[in-house]
Amino acid sequence: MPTATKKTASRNTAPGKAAPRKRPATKTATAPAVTARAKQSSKAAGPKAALKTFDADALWALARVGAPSLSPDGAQAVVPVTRFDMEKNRGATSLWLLSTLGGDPRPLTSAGEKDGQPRWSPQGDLVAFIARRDQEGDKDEAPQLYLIPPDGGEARRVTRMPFGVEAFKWFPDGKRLAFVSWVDPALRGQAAQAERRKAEKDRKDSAYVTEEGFYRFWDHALPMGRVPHLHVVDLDSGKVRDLFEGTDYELSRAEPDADSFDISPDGRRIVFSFDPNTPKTLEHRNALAEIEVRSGRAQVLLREPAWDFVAPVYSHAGQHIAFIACHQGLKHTMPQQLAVLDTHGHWAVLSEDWDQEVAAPLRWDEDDLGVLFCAEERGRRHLYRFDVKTLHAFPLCEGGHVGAFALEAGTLVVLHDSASFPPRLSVVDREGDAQDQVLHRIESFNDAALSTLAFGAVEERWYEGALGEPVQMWLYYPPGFDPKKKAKAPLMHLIHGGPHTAMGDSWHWRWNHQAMASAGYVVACVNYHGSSSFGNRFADSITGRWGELELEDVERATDLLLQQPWADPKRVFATGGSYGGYMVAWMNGHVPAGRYQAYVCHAGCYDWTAMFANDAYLWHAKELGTAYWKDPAKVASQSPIGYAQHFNTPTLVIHGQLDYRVPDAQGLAYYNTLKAQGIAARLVWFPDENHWVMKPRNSKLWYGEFFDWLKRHDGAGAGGKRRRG
Ligand SMILES: CSCC[C@H](NC=O)C(=O)N[C@@H](C)C(=O)N[C@@H](CO)C(=O)O
Repeated sequence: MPTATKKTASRNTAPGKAAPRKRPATKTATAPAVTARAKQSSKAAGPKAALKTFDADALWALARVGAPSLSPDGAQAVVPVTRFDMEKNRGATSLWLLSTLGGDPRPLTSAGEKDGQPRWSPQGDLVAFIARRDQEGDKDEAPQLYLIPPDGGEARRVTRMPFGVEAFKWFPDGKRLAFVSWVDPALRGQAAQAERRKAEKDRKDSAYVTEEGFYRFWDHALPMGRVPHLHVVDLDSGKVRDLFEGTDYELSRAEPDADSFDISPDGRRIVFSFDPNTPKTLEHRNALAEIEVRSGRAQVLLREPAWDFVAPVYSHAGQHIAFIACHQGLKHTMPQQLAVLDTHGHWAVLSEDWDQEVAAPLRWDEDDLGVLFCAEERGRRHLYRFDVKTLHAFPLCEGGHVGAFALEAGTLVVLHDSASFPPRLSVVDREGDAQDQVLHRIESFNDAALSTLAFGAVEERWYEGALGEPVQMWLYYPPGFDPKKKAKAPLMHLIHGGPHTAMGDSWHWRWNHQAMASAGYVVACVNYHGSSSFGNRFADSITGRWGELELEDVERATDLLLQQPWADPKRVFATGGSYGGYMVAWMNGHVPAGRYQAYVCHAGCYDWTAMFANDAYLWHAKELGTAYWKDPAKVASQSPIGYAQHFNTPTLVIHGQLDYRVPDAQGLAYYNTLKAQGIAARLVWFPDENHWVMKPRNSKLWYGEFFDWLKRHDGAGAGGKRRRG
């Protein structure tokens, strides 16, 4: 059992010290030993076949494997697999069954449908999933819950929720499901919700009217007057109960998922994370509550105004709840930590001395003595087991990048990727040390395609950055790159967003490093000051002085790379998205003309005052160190718009109209400013994309525009000159 001592907000002490863990190798991107248990036909290219260039078409032709769910005996995994059709400009997700012991994969649902979030029943007799289907003329207007036996047959619809289903979990008895649906909290019963749905549909006006502080998220307006409630459906009768009906409880309005609640092992209680404040904002700190399923009685388990509590999960014995705690009242950049609550209401942060961020979901190990989760470490993401007695974090699977995992009956499956391969599924051999870890592949959906493509080398480098501190950079080389060749290579910075994220040895479906390197660029990804995965001090170091240290880190990397004999000083570029777009706009106002031949600014933040129109507007002030009405000069001094008179470099500006995180007015203002000053600029504006470009044809166009722009400015002349558009 974990040691859980009484916790107070003022004294943040854990019951012990986290033991130091072994460091992974850091010089080059290394892969664990891999064996193949998959028995798919792998039509690998013959040894003499010429490898093809990895471009946007090749990227979109790859299968996208999603998070696995394991059968209770651990023998099979069910996974969603999405394939896109560039011609038709759309994707289709179907479910596949994979043996964890070796064997052929089997399609469980047929392609053409969007079948997602599969979860195996605790008894192993059914797989539940969420889909929007048209079955024999009965068409879902919103996604619903479906059941299918793993040995095949027709999928059966189990809900007809007027406003659809977002996420779900099985009750241990396998007879009920708990799920999330957005409902009008003032109404009672499903019939009333259905009426409300009809009224919404029949509405002739279109205005969004609100007094809420949190009313839009990412790319959509939150439903007017509806909130996410937890429901239970009985599979035999189809009867649905809204567990929050008549209460003020609701789940997070920011895309509530299955990590926001958990069902106790005896099926009697559900713990959930909720925002206790009114009105809601994206920046509020969540509390934990528990509801008794039969009576519907709920009580707050844990609420501390200075802390944010999310992602609760019961131990197998039901005596403890592991959750993620973040001491935001102390500092807004505080890491997410592992915490445990016991039945007496005592709680403790267990990972306090571990300078890494714990990511949801959490999963108790089978002995209830450890908790499994993923966490970033220096540009990589590993799966850890955190021992709740010794407070030691042990890596079970080192990335690359571990994106998801599932554990049943001693079988541990990971969804993992690296800079050189997209997400794939493997069984982790838990015997021995992670250093010598052995992974057994259980599918090979992309192996045939990958074997025909040329990929370049990936290198991790460290150098002295701002403040004289070590900074990590990843270099992605073009396929066949030979540093000794006479021909010089162009250099391209690909600057990550956040700012508190990191780039590293991972696959990226939108900004694919390999696709960029395949176009001939040496791609540099600097994990500048402020990046996640290097400890809290590093992440927090840029607070109140955005732009400053990050620029120095990027510039020092450029200096270093330009010293390489292969680097072409006439073909140096910087590109970035989101906060990375902010960085290239910042560079345009701070770096002398001619240093970089061109920039690409995707969804870049340009003006932190106008950014108050975004969906996370309360977050900026914490990062910038002030609000614009308190200290306008300080906010302006951290905004590229404040340096517009110094802009000098040709820029491709890309933005999506559905981007509520960085509203498109940011990109348009930047583009207009460049144009007004006669600086070469081009605008690519998508009316139907959000912060990211998600549609195959738009993505292909994006890559085309991106490379065309760099080519047009690749040094054959005006380096150093201000270019007229
Ligand atoms: C994880 S760091 C903070 C995320 C931040 N939250 C609120 O605004 C954010 O969304 N920042 C964007 C400006 C951004 O840079 N987003 C990046 C990475 O999260 C992106 O690629 O979308």
